[in-house]
Amino acid sequence: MKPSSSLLQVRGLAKRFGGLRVTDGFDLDVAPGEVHAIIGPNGAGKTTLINQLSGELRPDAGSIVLDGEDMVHASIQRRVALGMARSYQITSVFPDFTALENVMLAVQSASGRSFGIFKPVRDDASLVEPAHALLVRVGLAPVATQRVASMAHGARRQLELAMTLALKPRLMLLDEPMAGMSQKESAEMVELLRSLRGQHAMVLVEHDMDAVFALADRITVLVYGRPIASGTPGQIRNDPEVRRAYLGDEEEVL
Ligand SMILES: Nc1ncnc2c1ncn2[C@@H]1O[C@H](COP(=O)(O)OP(=O)(O)OP(=O)(O)O)[C@@H](O)[C@H]1O
Repeated sequence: MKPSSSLLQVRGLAKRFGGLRVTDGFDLDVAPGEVHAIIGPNGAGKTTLINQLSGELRPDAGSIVLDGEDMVHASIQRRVALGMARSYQITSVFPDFTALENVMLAVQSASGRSFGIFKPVRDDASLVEPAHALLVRVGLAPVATQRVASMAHGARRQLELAMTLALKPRLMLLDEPMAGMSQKESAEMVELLRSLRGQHAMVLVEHDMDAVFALADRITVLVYGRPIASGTPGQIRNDPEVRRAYLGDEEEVL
């Protein structure tokens, strides 16, 4: 097991939906700045796991500790305040606002002020600079004044990341950040996440194995809610049980 230097420690996490054990004795350690990927077949329980980490679902048993603080009983807002943020979803972005305005809203919400849909943020100069810096960071400065509705899918996902970074997370929860992306968009997102490596720890759920193996410091393989293996990409690639249970036994798979 990882030492107590872990930023995130999960122990014995369990969740059932009726008779189905979707999380079944799950342990996880994520060090500061580490990219930890969770992979597994469809229905293995990856999203359910992220939902429990983010606070959208309450586990039936087990502990989630972030930097010594119990998270199981913390609200979503408290988790965000302590540095654990799930990536914004496209559904929480305002399509009629520009990219810059959306990030300004996220900066405003991170500063503790209310998420200002009633008070227009457009005139708040103190939000412009940090929001613009975040757009630069994710490579969206050229489209800062473009309405989100007219942005490509990949650019929207970069925008979500900029909005998540506005929360200054120590740990980001990323649920399929490459989903629906073209190969080019996916490669750009990998580069972007790579540039954030070491600065923010990440729990990354992703089906794109090229992205996972390019990004992850460690990988945990989930099957029927249980971790069957955890290790470096090299260890996972060569783990016979992983190949049997998930990746198939073909040499080319990884
Ligand atoms: N709210 C729910 N009520 C009942 N069953 C659920 C609920 N949410 C998920 N499940 C079931 O739990 C299992 C795990 O689902 P989950 O979405 O966590 O898997 P996943 O690994 O993220 O899958 P995928 O890779 O397809 O996204 C599935 O069998 C799913 O049908």
